Amino acid sequence: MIISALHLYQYQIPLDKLLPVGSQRIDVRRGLVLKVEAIDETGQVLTEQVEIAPLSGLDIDGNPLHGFSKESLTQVSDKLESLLEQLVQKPIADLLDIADVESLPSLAFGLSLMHAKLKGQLNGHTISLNADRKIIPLLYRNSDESINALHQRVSDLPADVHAAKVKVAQTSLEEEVQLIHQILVIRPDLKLRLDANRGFDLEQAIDFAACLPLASIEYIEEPCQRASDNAAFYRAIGMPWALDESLNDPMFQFTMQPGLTALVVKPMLIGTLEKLQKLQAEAEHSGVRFILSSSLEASLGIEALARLSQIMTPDELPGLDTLTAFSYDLLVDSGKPRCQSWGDLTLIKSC
Ligand SMILES: O=C(O)CCC(=O)c1ccccc1C(=O)O
Ligand SMILES: [Mg+2]
Repeated sequence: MIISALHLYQYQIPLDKLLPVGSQRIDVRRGLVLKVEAIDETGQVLTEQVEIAPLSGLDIDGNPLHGFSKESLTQVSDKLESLLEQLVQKPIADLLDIADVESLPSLAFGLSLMHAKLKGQLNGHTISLNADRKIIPLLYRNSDESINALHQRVSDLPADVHAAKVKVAQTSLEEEVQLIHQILVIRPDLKLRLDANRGFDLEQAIDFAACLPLASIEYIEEPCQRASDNAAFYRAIGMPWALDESLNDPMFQFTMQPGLTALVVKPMLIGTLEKLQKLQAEAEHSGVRFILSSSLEASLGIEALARLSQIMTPDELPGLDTLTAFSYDLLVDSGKPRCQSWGDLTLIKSC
């Protein structure tokens, strides 16, 4: 299959409600869409598109986001612009060759995903992003929101939802312990995935976890400021924990540790599908769950993650509820009132 044309676009989508990025908040999401046309052996033209959206940029206060993508959107966009010319009239295998040596994780992921899509490797998994999909709802409180509004959201969860993710280490220990107990009063059947985003020191993490019903907690993501304290946290309290931010370190090497129960994996921050598969094999070899999660992609990127998770982790539910906050969809309809189409995007380059 030969690449006949490439187009690079930028999108920008305001959010209906703020989305958390660790302890920071964003109110708009920007990213790139790469569209590739390729001609197969029978002369047929195939078109595929991927979203490439590093999780960087500015929060609502104008401060740079920290802890997630190290590359900026401009960096990715500039690099892609120069790659387009290099790829035109080349076999699609070149996408993989470039992805394999690409140092920017979001770009490596995008190129490798594009290759998989053109090869049809994501086909046959008809994903509905509409109402009936199973999700792990993301529960957090906006600063301007009453606690009752959050309670209402918990009451409104469909009966067949049995797990939810709750942001913690955001306000005070007392308030958050109370919140978790209240969630469980409303829905005692829920198993909670807590996410501390490294917001506690070891002592705070232990004090917090000691006040919670262990049996209702699936795990807590990144409980400690220093990831090296997580094993001590587990020894003290017996609460399983998961890694998220730690995986973004380019030097990260998987090693089994006491209490480590899951990797919460954001493909946009990791790199190629091959790198993801290698990490998955290492984790699962040690009995550690591998759970795909969004990096706040729009509907085009979320659809790809939903397909990937069906293929890679059919027994796990991915964390994709962040799409709820988007005011409209991007090229793929998830049931929002509006869906941006090609004409709504800014064309950066075509060749
Ligand atoms: O994992 C999920 O359910 C949703 C994704 C999510 O929480 C997230 C999204 C972007 C950046 C950080 C995080 C996080 O896990 O803290
Ligand atoms: Mg997390």
